[in-house]
Amino acid sequence: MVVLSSATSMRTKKTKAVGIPVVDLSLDRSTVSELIVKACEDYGFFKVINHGVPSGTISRLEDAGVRFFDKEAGDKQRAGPATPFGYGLKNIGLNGDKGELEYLLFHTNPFSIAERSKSISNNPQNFSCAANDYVESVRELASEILELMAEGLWFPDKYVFSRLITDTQSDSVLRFNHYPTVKNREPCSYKDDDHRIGFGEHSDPQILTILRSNDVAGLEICLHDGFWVPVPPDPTQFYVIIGDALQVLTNGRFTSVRHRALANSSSRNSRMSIMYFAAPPVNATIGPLHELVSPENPSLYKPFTWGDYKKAAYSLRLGDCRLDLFKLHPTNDQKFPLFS
Ligand SMILES: C=C1C[C@]23C[C@@]1(O)CC[C@H]2[C@@]12CC[C@H](O)[C@@](C)(C(=O)O1)[C@H]2[C@@H]3C(=O)O
Ligand SMILES: O=C(O)CCC(=O)C(=O)O
Ligand SMILES: [Fe+2]
Repeated sequence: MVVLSSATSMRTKKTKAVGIPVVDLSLDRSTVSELIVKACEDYGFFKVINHGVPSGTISRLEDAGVRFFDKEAGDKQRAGPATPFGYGLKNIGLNGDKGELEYLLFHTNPFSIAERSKSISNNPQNFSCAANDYVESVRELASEILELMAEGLWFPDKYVFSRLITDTQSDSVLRFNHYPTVKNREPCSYKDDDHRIGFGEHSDPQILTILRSNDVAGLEICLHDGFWVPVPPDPTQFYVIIGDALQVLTNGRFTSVRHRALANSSSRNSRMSIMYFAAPPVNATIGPLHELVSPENPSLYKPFTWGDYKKAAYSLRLGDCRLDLFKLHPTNDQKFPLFS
């Protein structure tokens, strides 16, 4: 099954119809694992339905997010500035990236969530309960998807990816993005020719991202041929985004999809998205798995720890191609020198 959408080329501004893959997790296991592998190879992105995350778990966290962003500016600032965790307004990361949004970023460790909740909610226990329940459910969903991927790739160890994110030391993070509504003639400095940039073009550094939004559009993914495809919002389902670390683990067989969020919305409502970024522990080694390396497919990346990768990511701008730093066979058009 696919969701039909119309893609636009950045260069020629031409459009074409594209089907974003939809994976029904209630189908038989071997069909699901095949569909997932195909979607990861073709798009690095897909939608999952029949995902098993209880609707109450989703709505409790959604309501908590709405209550926070509805607060007065001064109250929200008490949870900021984001360094990188906390409340951020218009600044993304620490290197000058800007966007038409406000956000909350958390480490998913329950102690960090409990601590942050104090400056976020008048009822911190309620907030941390909602966040912990959500994290637990989407972590389960993410591990199930990673196990299906390993099965689809015929790996003897189906936990080879999932154990990285279920480890108690996992460095996974949770993010809420809120893109305010835009009145037509309102000036905006974060703009290219056609778009107000909510969250600029980038790939996610982690293993994979589980994204959910309310019913306001904005997310777009970039296809291998450079066409941008709008992703129809669906509050009851999740989108899965392949991250850089999974691109390396699969030796480039899966690619981390570049994506962005536009704040052009003509909708009367503002977009709110919630992302779970599934990451390994800081000291875990990330490198191409030997099953995917052969004389015909030599290793494309040198191994690194997740800590090294995060350090590189945080020293660069949002849109930079961080993986180039770890390539074993750099091409001439490469933007950065190799780390020594
Ligand atoms: C500009 C930046 C923000 C970011 C860290 C970085 O230096 C480059 C990667 C960015 C990103 C994108 C995906 C996630 O939203 C995020 C939390 C992540 O892990 O990498 C953000 C970082 C951030 O906002 O701190
Ligand atoms: O808000 C969205 O829809 C996407 C945001 C995103 O890509 C991110 O936070 O990494
Ligand atoms: Fe992202």
